[in-house]
Amino acid sequence: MAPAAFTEDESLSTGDHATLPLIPLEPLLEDSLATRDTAQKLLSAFRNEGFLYLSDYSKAIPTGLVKDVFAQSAHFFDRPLKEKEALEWDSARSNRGYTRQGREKTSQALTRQDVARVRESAGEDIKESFEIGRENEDGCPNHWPSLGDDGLKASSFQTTMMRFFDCCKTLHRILMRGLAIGMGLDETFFDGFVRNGDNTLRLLHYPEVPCSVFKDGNRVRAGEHTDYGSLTLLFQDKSGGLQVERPTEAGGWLDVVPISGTIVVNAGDLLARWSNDLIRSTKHRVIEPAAEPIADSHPARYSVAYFCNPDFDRTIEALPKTSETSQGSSRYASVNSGEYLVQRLTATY
Ligand SMILES: O=C(O)CCC(=O)C(=O)O
Ligand SMILES: [Fe+2]
Repeated sequence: MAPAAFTEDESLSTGDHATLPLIPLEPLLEDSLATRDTAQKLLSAFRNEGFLYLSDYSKAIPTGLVKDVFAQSAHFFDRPLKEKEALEWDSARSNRGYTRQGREKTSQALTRQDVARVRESAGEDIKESFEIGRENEDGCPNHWPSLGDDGLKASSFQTTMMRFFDCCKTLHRILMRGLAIGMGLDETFFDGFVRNGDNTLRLLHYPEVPCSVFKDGNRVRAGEHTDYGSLTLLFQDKSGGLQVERPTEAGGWLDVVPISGTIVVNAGDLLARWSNDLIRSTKHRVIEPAAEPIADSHPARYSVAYFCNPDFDRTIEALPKTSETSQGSSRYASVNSGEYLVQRLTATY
């Protein structure tokens, strides 16, 4: 089996596809003349679209490492179901391990009953996933795969994933600094919220699927949903199929076409809440790709999502400058970051 291809191997070519703002990372890495302007563009993108393409991300995450993550991911999902199920995702609190097709239904629903209703009408998502959290969290070990002769060397799997985890954690901090500058806050404002890295690295595999499956009009690879945390960093292969809700009154969906040399970044519900809805957490989904099928099937798709959260021991209350009145009143009650996440995950699985 060929390892999944990641979209970085050509020079950046946006073609006609730059339907979401394209923001360079470089000016956010160190103070330069362009820093403030880029930070403002970052904030505008989170306010207007909730989604953006980030270019030169490789300054924070080496492209070779991303390629390794995709290759290891493909090897992992290629393993027999029984072996993967031995590493089963076990609880919302831990949020680590393997989730077989059909177990999770991404949707906008907030309770188990509502999620069950969506599952019934729209069918299960056609995907499987593997979640990895930070190491050394009390009572929440990662479920690492064992050594195999299938190309997946367990030790390098773990090393690769944790190196990638740490790079993404750093990128989260850099982007939150950019957001602070864009909002006119002290640039270190969010630093105390992103120290522990209570984030989740999710490997995703959407298996090859016959086109006929999509014919009834309801089936999707991942149902429409918003993400739960602060930011999501999304790495996708070349398959396509990711869509975001258009930010206009008319609604409809916009294709997030994979663009070489970029990753996709979006804001999640907790950041929207934290900002008193100044920032948008935009609905998205993964559907049948636009590309021509091969022999009446769509090939497998691989993606990697890194879900960033404020540290789980932090209280989230309206950010300065986002309160609705001069007395500082806010739309939402303050909430503990970890409890919020567990509540959202509990409804989904
Ligand atoms: O696979 C993708 O492109 C999107 C995945 C996603 O939105 C999610 O897992 O929350
Ligand atoms: Fe998502």
